[in-house]
Amino acid sequence: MKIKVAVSGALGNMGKEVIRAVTADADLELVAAIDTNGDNTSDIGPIAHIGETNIPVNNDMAKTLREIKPDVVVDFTSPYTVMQNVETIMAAGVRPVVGTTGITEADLEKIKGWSEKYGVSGIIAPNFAIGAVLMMLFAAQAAKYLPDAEIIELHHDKKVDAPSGTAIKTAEMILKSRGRSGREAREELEKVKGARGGEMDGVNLHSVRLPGLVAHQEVLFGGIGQTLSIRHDSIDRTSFMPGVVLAVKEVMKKEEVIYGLENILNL
Ligand SMILES: NC(=O)C1=CN([C@@H]2O[C@H](COP(=O)(O)OP(=O)(O)OC[C@H]3O[C@@H](n4cnc5c(N)ncnc54)[C@H](OP(=O)(O)O)[C@@H]3O)[C@@H](O)[C@H]2O)C=CC1
Ligand SMILES: O=C(O)C1=N[C@H](C(=O)O)C[C@H](O)C1
Repeated sequence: MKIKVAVSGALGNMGKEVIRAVTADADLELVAAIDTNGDNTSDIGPIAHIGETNIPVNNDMAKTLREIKPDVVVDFTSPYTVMQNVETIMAAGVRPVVGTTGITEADLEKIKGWSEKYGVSGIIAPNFAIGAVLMMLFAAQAAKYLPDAEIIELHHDKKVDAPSGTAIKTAEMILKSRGRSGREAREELEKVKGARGGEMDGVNLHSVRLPGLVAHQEVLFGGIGQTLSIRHDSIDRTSFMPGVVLAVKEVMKKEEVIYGLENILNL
């Protein structure tokens, strides 16, 4: 039996890529495409450049889930609406695989509550690229020995949220592993507001937005007489697809909510 997959945010950059990845995988079956800009008629196939599928882009998620009953919904939509989507998906008894950013630790607790209430599992990952997951793990390891770190993330100019979900998760992982809090208090003269970026307990975060970029991040560590840079570049959105496909397959075997791709990889 193939896993029946619906894609939410189907008309977006990631949604179209997921449509292609799902239809290309022998174990998965694309059963629905959902997007707020859907007209309930146009076939997603030609839009995603895969020929006819006879699957329209629907704009009402709850109705689509009631009628189609997928096993999994992959959501790449908007940080503004992701929590509403996750509740709708779980309330319909469907498993969410969520790449959309903006999910906080408090949100995660809410999602775990819905998971128990509705009896469905879910996977949430701020970054589905294996290289980015390794960058975060290496950064957490380095922070044990080099606790002074700053993060520079660089993305395409259409990205709405800053810092990126990946940067926030990297900072959280660094903070957890470095074994001391804050930074030595020191007065700084910031001559242009924001020049030192945002800050999470002494880890500064800097966001660059430019056309031509896809998704990139550098984690910089400083020690006595030395620096260490750990960098990852997604040069194409196909970089996220093996992780998304793996999550769709793994969520079917789970009973709980999993946060982070590293928790389903055999590392
Ligand atoms: N975890 C990961 O590995 C990755 C995560 N992302 C994240 O995924 C998200 C989407 O990125 P991207 O594809 O570039 O964004 P896009 O803006 O290209 O696509 C999002 C699509 O979802 C639509 N949409 C917005 N709200 C809803 C909703 N409530 N229900 C259904 N559809 C909706 C948007 O419509 P409209 O334009 O009208 O808003 C748009 O068509 C972002 O949060 C991004 O950070 C991106 C890449 C990798
Ligand atoms: O918006 C994007 O493009 C991306 N968003 C995610 C994030 O905010 O970390 C993942 C990746 O960086 C691409």
